[in-house]
Amino acid sequence: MSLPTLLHPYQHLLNSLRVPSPRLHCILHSGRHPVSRTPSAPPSPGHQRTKWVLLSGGLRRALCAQATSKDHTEGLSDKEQRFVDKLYTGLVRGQRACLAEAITLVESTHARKKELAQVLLQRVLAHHREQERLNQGKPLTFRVGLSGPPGAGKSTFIEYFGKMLTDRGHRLSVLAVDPSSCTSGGSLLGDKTRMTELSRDRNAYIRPSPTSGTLGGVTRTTNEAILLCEGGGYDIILIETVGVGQSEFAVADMVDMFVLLLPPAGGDELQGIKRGIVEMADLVVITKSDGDLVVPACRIQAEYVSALKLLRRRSEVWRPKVLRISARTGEGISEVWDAMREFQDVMLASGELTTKRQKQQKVWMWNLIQENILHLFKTHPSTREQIPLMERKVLSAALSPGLAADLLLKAFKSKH
Ligand SMILES: Nc1nc2c(ncn2[C@@H]2O[C@H](COP(=O)(O)OP(=O)(O)OP(=O)(O)O)[C@@H](O)[C@H]2O)c(=O)[nH]1
Repeated sequence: MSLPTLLHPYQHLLNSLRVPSPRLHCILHSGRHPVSRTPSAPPSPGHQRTKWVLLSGGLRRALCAQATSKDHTEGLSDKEQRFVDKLYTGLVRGQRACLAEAITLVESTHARKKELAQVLLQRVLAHHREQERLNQGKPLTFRVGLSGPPGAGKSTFIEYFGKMLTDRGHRLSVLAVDPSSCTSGGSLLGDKTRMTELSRDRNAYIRPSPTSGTLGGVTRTTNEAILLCEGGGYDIILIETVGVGQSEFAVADMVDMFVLLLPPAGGDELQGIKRGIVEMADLVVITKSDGDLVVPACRIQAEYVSALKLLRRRSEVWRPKVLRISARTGEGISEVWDAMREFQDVMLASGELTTKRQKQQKVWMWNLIQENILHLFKTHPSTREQIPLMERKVLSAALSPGLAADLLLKAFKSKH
């Protein structure tokens, strides 16, 4: 069954996810003439040979995988075509300015720019697939999530660690996901001058998270920024997040390995760290293990070694390790890299890494669908004004949450 036929029952949903420009919303090509489909129009036999070219909304990326990169260039004006070409060519040649501009494009909330970003991403993905094919199907990049409470020593570690990697010939990208930017409008990770040495290194690219938007939005753009950095030839991608919110859970879903950095502090100071985060860690690194802090660092290391033994194993082939480091003396940092490489090797050899990346793609697709559908539900004319009313009724116990949800969903469905 062709993709358009398969999707016909969902056409109303796709239409609801429409961006302002109808021409770009969902263009089905039949022969040489673009034909926009409406929800009521059943698929005609002529549509069996149709190709999906551009879609807006959460399903676009998955669907676009069905089309060739040439398809994605159709529907663009000449100027837009030149713009995407320029970014793509500069990006794959490793030009930092193009990478920066491309990430700005995926961060844009402007509907048309979002469309262009997806066209660019598809081209970058196709390029990346080809590179991986030439590498016998093995991933060319290593994605590491790095989390820890404020003051754990993350930026000091990344500065030292990053320099070590670029000295060894790697190209490193550091992307920050900052949950505080979503609530306060300020960026905890981005505002400070951090990693000054590394930011001057030609083989390193540091990008703070955007300073506005929802966590879902910020993590989405981070996910897409990872793909762009990889397309730009960066082989190690570090995604940094402050370990006090939900962002690390999102980050764990986009990386190969999740590393937790903890300072040699007492239980009270580490209370902000959620148990769930420790469970996600493939590697725990106790920082600042120098001078007077060596003794508490060893104690915390022993505690975490015992604690991790009690946790359910998440991998058949990898047991999380606990290491001590000092970014002042450099002690243990080389060992952190050795542990990361060992992780990558065993996970690749067992096939777990490939499976993990595949699962992440699926999780990501569903995240986007959920996000889009929820947005549609909250902003739809049939529910928009009813929602605050229903919330008040639930708060005053005039309605049960179940009944309120049923009524809202009924109103929503009746208009589709
Ligand atoms: N003794 C010692 N101090 C360190 C070490 N690494 C970092 N520090 C100090 O710890 C403090 C916090 O370090 P940062 O690297 O800024 O920590 P961070 O986790 O990036 O902090 P946020 O940006 O607030 O999330 C600074 O005063 C550093 O000088 C270390 O290896 N040894």
